[in-house]
Amino acid sequence: ITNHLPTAELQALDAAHHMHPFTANAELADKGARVITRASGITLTDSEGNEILDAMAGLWCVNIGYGRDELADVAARQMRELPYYNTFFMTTHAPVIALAAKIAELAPGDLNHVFFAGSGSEANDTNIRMVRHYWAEKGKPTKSVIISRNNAYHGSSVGSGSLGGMSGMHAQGGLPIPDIHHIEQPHWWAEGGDMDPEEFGLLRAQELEKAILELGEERVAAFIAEPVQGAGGVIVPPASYWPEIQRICDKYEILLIADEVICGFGRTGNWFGCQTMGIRPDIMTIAKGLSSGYAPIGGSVVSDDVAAVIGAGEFNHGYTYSGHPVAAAVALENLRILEEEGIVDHVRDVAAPYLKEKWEALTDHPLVGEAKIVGMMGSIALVPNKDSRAPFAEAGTAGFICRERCFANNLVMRHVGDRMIISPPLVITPAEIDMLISRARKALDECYAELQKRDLL
Ligand SMILES: Cc1ncc(COP(=O)(O)O)c(CNc2cccc(C(=O)O)c2)c1O
Repeated sequence: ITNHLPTAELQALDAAHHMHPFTANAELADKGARVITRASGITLTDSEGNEILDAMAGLWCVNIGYGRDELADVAARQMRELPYYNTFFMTTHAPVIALAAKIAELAPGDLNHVFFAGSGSEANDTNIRMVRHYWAEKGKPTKSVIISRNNAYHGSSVGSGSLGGMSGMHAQGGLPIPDIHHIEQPHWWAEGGDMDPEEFGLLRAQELEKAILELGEERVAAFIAEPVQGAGGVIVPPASYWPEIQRICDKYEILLIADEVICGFGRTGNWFGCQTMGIRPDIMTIAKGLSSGYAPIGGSVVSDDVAAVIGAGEFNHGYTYSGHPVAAAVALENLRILEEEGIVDHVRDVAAPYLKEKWEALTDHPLVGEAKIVGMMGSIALVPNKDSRAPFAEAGTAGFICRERCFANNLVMRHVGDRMIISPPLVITPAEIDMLISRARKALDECYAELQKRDLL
């Protein structure tokens, strides 16, 4: 089976044998999946030869863009030298040492230690066990509750899916696991009512203090949050939110976990989202941009204090592929490119300011109520009526139509309900941003016409 088979044959085999994530597979089998065959820069090519502008960087992850052969070369070399060995039982190898040291150098503050995993979900599972073990080692075993937010996304394993706050996921498979507590999210557009955004941000942050007092400080181990919520719809918290969260974390003895799976490695205009939001985490979850998606790898970046407590005895946790040598070598090459080509500076000084200007101008479209963006992750809220923030009667239909119109215009944007999302490769140029915006505008116009035709406006 190769890319050269006719599309229909590939689709039939895919439908017969491949279960897709987060998909109604029977429905997809009828339609046939889109076969992506190649990619270069910010552009995908599908089996029908369509050249598609990937404004989602795969799944928020291809930060350096597609087609960087340097990573393939490094992977091949490492595979020949040492394709695999584990880091259990007192062994290690150069790629994982070099990667851990490089991450420690790039990470802020005293986040100098890395526990590796194969994905962001696995890294957040590590975090659940690590923070609970940390407090047990400090003689406070009742501190086992982790507080998270509704509509957060932290992964799809049993533990990380429980940390997340997505009701549709919790409804399948009996989530959340015990001792995970969710508070309301800082989503002013959908939930702020008539409140001033800054007042709303404080109120939602104080939900954390309320939860700690309700549960009892002796029960609470940690708080986990994305600096900017990604899969929940690129929800940018009011400026008042994070300083208040940090104050509360400092006031009570709870650890702060910043989930940087999306926000990390340049996405928000700094190396990490916690730097953009001005917070000091004890642990950062990383994956995605760590390798630009070229190889599966994730991890937990851990402070000196937490690492010292965990390291005092044996921490009975780990994965076969923790620190996989090929994935580590690829990730290191990815970080070398990010650093040596000044891609984070390109985001801060060129791409993000230009994208912000063009993205926020979309509010001149009749369908667009709100446009928010931090660095290279942005969202717009599609609304039936520009004057109110009232949602569509049929939630998600406008978003779905708009996503279809994007594909029809050779553009990938994600939809979360009736919010449209972008998270393009960080290497995107102003000229490519103009292409992105013009295709997005066309898709919005066609979506608007379709909604009018269906009398949904
Ligand atoms: C903040 C955050 N934390 C953890 C994970 C889990 O990482 P893994 O997938 O590597 O286990 C994620 C992943 N984020 C993610 C994954 C898949 C789809 C989408 C989407 O927006 O459609 C988002 C994420 O966005």
